Amino acid sequence: MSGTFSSGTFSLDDLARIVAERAKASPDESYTARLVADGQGRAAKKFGEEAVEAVIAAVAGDKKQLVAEAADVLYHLMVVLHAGGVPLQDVMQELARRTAQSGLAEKASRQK
Ligand SMILES: N=c1c2ncn([C@@H]3O[C@H](COP(=O)(O)OP(=O)(O)OP(=O)(O)O)[C@@H](O)[C@H]3O)c2ncn1[C@@H]1O[C@H](COP(=O)(O)O)[C@@H](O)[C@H]1O
Repeated sequence: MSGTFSSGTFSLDDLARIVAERAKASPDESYTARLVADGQGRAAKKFGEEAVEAVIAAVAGDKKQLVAEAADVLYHLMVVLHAGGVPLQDVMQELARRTAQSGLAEKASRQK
């Protein structure tokens, strides 16, 4: 199993590693393995459902619920990335590349 992490040091890298490890387990003993076995469509649908639940919590101003739903969103995103063969590192690289420009400047460059 994945073991216990302290909340102060737990990172998305840790979560991605846990997902990759648990995806290899039996679907009878792992929710992650079950989602991966069911295919990318099911994992992506769960990700979408959790995102909508996070939106509802955010709009309601329910911080505690938003924390729980955001955790569900990040976990299911890690499963979708794993099932799609996309390393988290590729997403972080894309985010790092975007730090060179503000979001508004990027938006303006597309509207010329
Ligand atoms: N972070 C999570 C995590 N967050 C949410 N979930 C599961 O995601 C599901 C959320 O779906 P819902 O709320 O819709 O509940 P549900 O109706 O039971 O879901 P479905 O039957 O529709 O799939 C629940 O079953 C949660 O337990 C998670 N399952 C696993 N992890 C991590 O993955 C690790 C390995 O888990 P296993 O793969 O199960 O060993 C865990 O130790 C955690 O670190």
